[in-house]
Amino acid sequence: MSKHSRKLAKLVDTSPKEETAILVALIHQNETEKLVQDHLDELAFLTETLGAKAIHRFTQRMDKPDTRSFVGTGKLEEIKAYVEYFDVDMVIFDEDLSPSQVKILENELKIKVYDRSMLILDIFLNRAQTAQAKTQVELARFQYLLPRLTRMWTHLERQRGGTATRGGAGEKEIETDKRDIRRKIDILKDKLKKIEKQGQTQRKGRQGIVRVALVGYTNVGKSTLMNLLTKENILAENKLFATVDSTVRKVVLENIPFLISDTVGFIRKLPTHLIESFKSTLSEIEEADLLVHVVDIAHPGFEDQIAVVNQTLRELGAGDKPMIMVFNKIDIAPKMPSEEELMEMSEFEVEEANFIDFEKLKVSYAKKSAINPVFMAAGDGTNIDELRKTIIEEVKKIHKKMYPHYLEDEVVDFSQYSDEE
Ligand SMILES: Nc1nc2c(ncn2[C@@H]2O[C@H](COP(=O)(O)OP(=O)(O)OP(=O)(O)O)[C@@H](O)[C@H]2O)c(=O)[nH]1
Ligand SMILES: [Mg+2]
Repeated sequence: MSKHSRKLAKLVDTSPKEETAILVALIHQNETEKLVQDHLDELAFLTETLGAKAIHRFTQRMDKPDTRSFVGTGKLEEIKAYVEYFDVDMVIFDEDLSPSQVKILENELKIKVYDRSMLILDIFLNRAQTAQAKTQVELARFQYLLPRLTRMWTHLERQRGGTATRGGAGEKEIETDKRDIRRKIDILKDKLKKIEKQGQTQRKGRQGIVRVALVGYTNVGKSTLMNLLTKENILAENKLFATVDSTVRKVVLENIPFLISDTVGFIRKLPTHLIESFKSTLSEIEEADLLVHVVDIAHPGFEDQIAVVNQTLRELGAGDKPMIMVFNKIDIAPKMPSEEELMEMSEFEVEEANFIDFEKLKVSYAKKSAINPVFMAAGDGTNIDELRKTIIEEVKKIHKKMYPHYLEDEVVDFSQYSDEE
């Protein structure tokens, strides 16, 4: 089909069309093509979560991005030709762009230019449910957008706000919008302070009870596990950042009550503005006594994901908390076959399959921590009892530190009851 007839077909087709995107990444000095493709898989998943379809990828081996146009001139020409020929709607870069790079790229390509942070911020904006999460995301997004406000963004923002201007906005409009955004940032900050105050009072009421937080990379199964542990119905789906708001529930196991919270998942290069304004939501993690670190063991990059989560926890000042490692999704993980089965396979097959040796992993994590890791499937409940047992053991330890006489008190209580009978 020629470009002209494709455009015509688009005009005739009135069904809502999924927006198309192309992805761009650099391959840095000590990175392999494979690693960058894995990162682009994640970027494609993020793109899908935003509601667009990634139709092509461009990579360029380059150690540092070009200060003007991120990629080199030749590559930019290549991208431009592709964008025009296939009438692409947006281009998404796997790193953050400087305000001037956004401007130059937008002028050259004449389509929406997203960088990694902006993409994540927009996903969060779509997903936030509570007033607090919404305010937090809006604030982070405006702060990020302010220096990057271009004609295109001004236009899009006005559409979002219901005051669409025709075509791109002029420099004057950009200035007006910048002023508007600064004002909005101040209002949002105030609003957030008020909401946070309410949250603090709420959290004060929770003092003196053991608090457990589910943490982990996005899409590993935290909400599924939360539902399983509390028999709640929290949205769990195969999308990145299904959960942006934190949920806290009370659980009682073996007579000991504790709180468990499900919070936003982490991701590589989480925008700093987002971490900043999500500090209060993330305080569920900061204030937790025990962390349950959920890992999607079926994900080929699960080890990198563990490292990202641990790093983010350190940044939040929660790097030293007791932690239960939960290797989730064992039902779909490529488990190491028996020796006989291995003998039957070719070297190539073994290499391709990337088998995971659960036993080896168990031993290595048992060495790293005083708490044994749990291998389970939150999806069908496999080994949930083992996790419950591990959680309650750890909760009991913490509870005992909080209330050294708790059990003795209980005995007194029981004797009182028996007296009444
Ligand atoms: N096969 C399999 N799928 C699972 C398992 N646990 C969760 N899932 C699926 O993994 C996807 C993500 O699950 P969620 O519970 O939403 O993950 P999350 O960690 O809360 O994700 P975010 O809130 O987006 O960070 C969903 O499609 C779940 O059905 C499991 O044990 N096995
Ligand atoms: Mg979730």
